[in-house]
Amino acid sequence: MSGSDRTAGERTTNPPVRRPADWDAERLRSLAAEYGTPLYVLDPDRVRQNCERLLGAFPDATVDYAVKANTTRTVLETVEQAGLGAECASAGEVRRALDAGFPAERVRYTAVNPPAADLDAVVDWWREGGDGLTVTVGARDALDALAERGYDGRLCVRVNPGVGAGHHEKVTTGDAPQFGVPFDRADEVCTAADDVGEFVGLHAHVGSGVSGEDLSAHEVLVARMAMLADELDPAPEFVSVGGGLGVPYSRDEPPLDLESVADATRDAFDCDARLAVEPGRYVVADAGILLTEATTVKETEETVVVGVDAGMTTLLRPALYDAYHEIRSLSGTVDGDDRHARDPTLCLVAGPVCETADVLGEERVLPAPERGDLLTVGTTGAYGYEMASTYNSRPRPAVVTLDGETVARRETLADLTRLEADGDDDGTRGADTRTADTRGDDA
Ligand SMILES: Cc1ncc(COP(=O)(O)O)c(C=O)c1O
Ligand SMILES: N[C@@H](CCCC[NH3+])C(=O)O
Repeated sequence: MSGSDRTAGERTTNPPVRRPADWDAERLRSLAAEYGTPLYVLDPDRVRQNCERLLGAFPDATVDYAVKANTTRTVLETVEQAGLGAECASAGEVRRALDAGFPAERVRYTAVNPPAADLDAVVDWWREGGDGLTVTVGARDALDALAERGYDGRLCVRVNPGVGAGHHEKVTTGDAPQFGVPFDRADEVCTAADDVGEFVGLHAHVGSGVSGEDLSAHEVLVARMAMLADELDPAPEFVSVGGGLGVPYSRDEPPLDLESVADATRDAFDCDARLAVEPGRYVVADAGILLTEATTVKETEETVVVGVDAGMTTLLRPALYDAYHEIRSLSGTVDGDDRHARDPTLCLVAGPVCETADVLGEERVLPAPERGDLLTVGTTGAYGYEMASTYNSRPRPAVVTLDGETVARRETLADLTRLEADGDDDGTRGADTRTADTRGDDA
């Protein structure tokens, strides 16, 4: 069913959230045995269900996926087939979206302080047949830079809504000055956009990981943008009110009531333009789980330290935002199963990187840990693999689907030195957005 076949408020049958305990433990054990750890496991069916739930909750809106949450080809193809559009933060994301099959008409490039190479590439692709593509500018300069390149296509203007929200101050973007044109200059930049090309949309984004309990900033943003849309001439076709829908990371957090959020959004959206939303996390977060093995177990005065083979280079969120991810043991239980019953033990779960920040979880109660235990780190489909790095020369992990198909192969030690000088300096000067790099076929 496509979004437009639904009526507002129609309930979908998908469970509102997949908890870490809902994953099939046997299946995860066998994937870890086959592919090794650390390993991200992704369930495309869950991505599909999340897309369907969004389309059901926002039947009259355009729903775009914020590609940055997880750019793997498997996720992009699943989201494209579900009928969502793609909101892209860079030329690389635009390339990935086009390669995954998104028609240009469903691709929006949000140019935040855009590097020249990104604009060069996107304008080239637009000229080569992607004329349905929309570029969002958040500054007058970006508009001028597009005009200098001969761009006269669809333009959306990102406005700073003056209100922000999010799970952490580092992702509370709505009131940060680097995002969007100031509200009181929006009119002027929209007029300029219509001189350069075709002004089609307004955009604003409150921040990421907004809980259902505090939608006030989101509602203010929606109302402000609707008011602005009604005042503009020419009027925008659409207004994207951004992403930011939060998901529960701990057992205590309730799932977001998506229908209530949609109702609140519609109520505040009092204008003639088409509503657009662009969630990232909501689409993929609970469709992913991380598997890691305990490599060392050490008793200290304060706690039992469980050293694991995944760390801040595998999953950055705990180190960067103090983010909570549920950690479970698949090797022992604290009750129920006699074969694996072990004493509940207070643990610190730490990774293999030489930084105090390399902690995946503090004060976690696990069945008394043993070397070789398999642990899961929950709700890691969004901003997990995507933010992985090779710091400490740790190759990035593999990603597989629940069915055992490779989404991304494990990086090797040879991959780590692949880009270092070997007498051939092609690609060193300036930035390069060759598509071969995106597809990985120039290795
Ligand atoms: C412009 C924009 N749109 C959408 C998103 C998606 O946010 P989320 O993953 O919280 O839905 C982000 C990230 O916060 C963003 O910066
Ligand atoms: N990377 C952030 C979300 C930021 C979204 C980008 N605007 C997180 O893991 O929560």
